[in-house]
Amino acid sequence: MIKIDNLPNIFTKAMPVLQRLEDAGFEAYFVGGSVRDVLLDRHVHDIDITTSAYPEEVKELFEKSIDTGIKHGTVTVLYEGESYEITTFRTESGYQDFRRPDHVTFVQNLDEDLKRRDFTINALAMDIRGQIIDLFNGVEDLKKRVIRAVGNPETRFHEDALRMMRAVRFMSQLEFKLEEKTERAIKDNHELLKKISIERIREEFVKMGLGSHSRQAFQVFLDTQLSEDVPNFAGKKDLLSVYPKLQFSPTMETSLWSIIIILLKMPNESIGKFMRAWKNSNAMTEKVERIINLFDLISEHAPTDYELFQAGEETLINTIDVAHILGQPISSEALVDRYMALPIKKSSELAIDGRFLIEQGMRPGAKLGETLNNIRKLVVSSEIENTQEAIEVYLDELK
Ligand SMILES: Nc1ccn([C@@H]2O[C@H](COP(=O)(O)OP(=O)(O)OP(=O)(O)O)[C@@H](O)[C@H]2O)c(=O)n1
Ligand SMILES: [Mg+2]
Repeated sequence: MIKIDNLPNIFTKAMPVLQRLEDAGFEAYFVGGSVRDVLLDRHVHDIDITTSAYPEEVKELFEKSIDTGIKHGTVTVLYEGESYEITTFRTESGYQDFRRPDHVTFVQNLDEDLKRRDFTINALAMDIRGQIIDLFNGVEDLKKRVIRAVGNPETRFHEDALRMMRAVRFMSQLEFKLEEKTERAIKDNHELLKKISIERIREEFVKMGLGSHSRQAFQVFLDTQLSEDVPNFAGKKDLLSVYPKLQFSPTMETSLWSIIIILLKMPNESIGKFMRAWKNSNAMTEKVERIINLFDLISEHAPTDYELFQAGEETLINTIDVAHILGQPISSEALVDRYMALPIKKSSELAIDGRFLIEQGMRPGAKLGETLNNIRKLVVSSEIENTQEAIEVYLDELK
């Protein structure tokens, strides 16, 4: 049996939580992603605990707790400034529509709990002494770097079809291969993904897209036909097959969506609809629309100073990132230098405002707005200096 001696801080901090459960006569283990990640020497971002105690019993043992998913047996315990998800040993019986169950069945032992988990590498547990419990050769699969379903892959994917997306997401994040039978089962069952909420699919898709092996994972996402069952991808395999051949994997979510939109050769007016179909936020949609606009503009001509000003720094940096991933030859340094050299970067940096124009004798209205716009353009393109005096001279000449 493997025993880990030098556990990261995040585990040692959580030890008293396990100890308290054990002292009360219950079993308790670290489980899931945290055990996988510590064995891979990857950063452990949060700790999940599984226990024989019922949620009510867990709550009695700790002063502060939140009923995060009490229906599913999960209580979040707050202990010494940290929070821990503590879930009672359970199976996932009573599935409806291939989604997570409405109710769960609590079970008496760890084995039953581990059996219903998705992949062997996620079905590892660790006890308070750092001993690894590995019922399905998860450690060997970690060494071989394979994603393999626990037991029968078909059963696992019927329990929760999102697991098929999780498979490709872990491939990308961990740089793992997909075991053959598990891949076969995805090919045979990809349509089940239609039952899953878009929000959950999006979360996995974005994690896949931002993983270090996203191009390899994307190829499997296409090969298994999973791509046919997500919003607006059906029938677009030819266009999407460019993704695995990209120069780099995206590291920003804005770049991921922009690249997909560019590969799909989507007309600009459809971007909003596409982003909404994927249940993206308005903020994300707006950012992506700005990137695509600038990308199109840069592909056509060298942007003017005013176009750079209108795009703004964030959009410019994000668009350069997209062009870089797509392997487009753009002189990114020159563009950034030009942007940095702009006399003003925000409208609020203009030496005058509407009130100033009124003081100069202009009446409020459309004409004033137009004049202000013209002044802004002239200042941005260095045709007038950004000072009240220079702008007054310009206004005098207009009279
Ligand atoms: N559809 C799912 C979701 C989760 N799990 C189990 O619940 C654990 C925790 O789930 P989650 O936090 O979603 O995934 P992690 O594996 O912890 O990955 P991450 O590092 O992204 O949190 C998983 O390891 C796995 O054992 C599962 O079997 N089936
Ligand atoms: Mg987790």
